[in-house]
Amino acid sequence: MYKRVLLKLSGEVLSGESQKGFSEDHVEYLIREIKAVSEYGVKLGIVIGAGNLFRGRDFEGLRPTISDQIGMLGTVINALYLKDRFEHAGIRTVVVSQIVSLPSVKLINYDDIDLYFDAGYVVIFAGGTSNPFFTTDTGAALRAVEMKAELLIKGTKVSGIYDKDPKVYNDAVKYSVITYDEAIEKGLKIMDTEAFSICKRYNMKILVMNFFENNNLIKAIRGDNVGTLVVPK
Ligand SMILES: Nc1ncnc2c1ncn2[C@@H]1O[C@H](COP(=O)(O)OP(=O)(O)O)[C@@H](O)[C@H]1O
Ligand SMILES: O=c1ccn([C@@H]2O[C@H](COP(=O)(O)OP(=O)(O)O)[C@@H](O)[C@H]2O)c(=O)[nH]1
Repeated sequence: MYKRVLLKLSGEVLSGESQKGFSEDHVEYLIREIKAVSEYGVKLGIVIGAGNLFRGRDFEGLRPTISDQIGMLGTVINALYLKDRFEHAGIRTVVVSQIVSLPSVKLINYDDIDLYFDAGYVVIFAGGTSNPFFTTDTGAALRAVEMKAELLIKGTKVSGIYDKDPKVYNDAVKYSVITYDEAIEKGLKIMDTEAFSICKRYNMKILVMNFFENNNLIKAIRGDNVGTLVVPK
């Protein structure tokens, strides 16, 4: 069983695929999955995307430096939304970020992260990498290394990493295990090359799995390969 895990969730986990905003059904499902693992005493960090609100590329005509900042702010909105929903469900939660100063957001401080985990808090890292031109997948790779996670789980809407995009090609074949080098060389678009590279450099194991399959998260944390594992060799 993994004891220290960073979970990356796309914003669409909150809205449903290709939808915007927040879907009550999806949010309730997410809360159930997170509650089950937090009751196991797992030290859980979460990086949330903002695809349900804003992606930089949604804003035609805006400079990416600006539209990406709007996207990053979207991750803060999602993080605060989740904090309150989690706490209503009895999951103690802290939101940390480097990009905003707000009363309910704490500045990331490495020393404090262990204190939050030891006190039983789920830690939501908001703001991606804090830089335009990146994505929350890369943010997740950085935060996973920073929090000394044993595993980075990418919870998404496909069941793992395939040889080509399974939403486009019916005959796509899923990998059970793949190395960082293979994922980068084959240009598999499930995560950015930057995210794979950071994980490779720091030996951060990745599991890509379907977040919408009941109990997948708890199974993953118990050590089951419920999707595709990305490993050094
Ligand atoms: N080789 C691949 N294996 C699996 N999924 C892939 C691959 N190439 C592209 N994809 C696509 O990557 C997407 C993963 O998206 P995700 O990062 O969760 O959300 P977003 O689309 O919001 O960035 C899936 O919807 C899938 O269709
Ligand atoms: O380090 C980061 C992370 C995110 N973003 C912006 O925030 C948006 C939302 O993040 P992402 O697309 O990764 O969300 P997801 O697809 O996971 O919901 C991106 O489109 C970017 O515009 C950014 O500029 N830098």
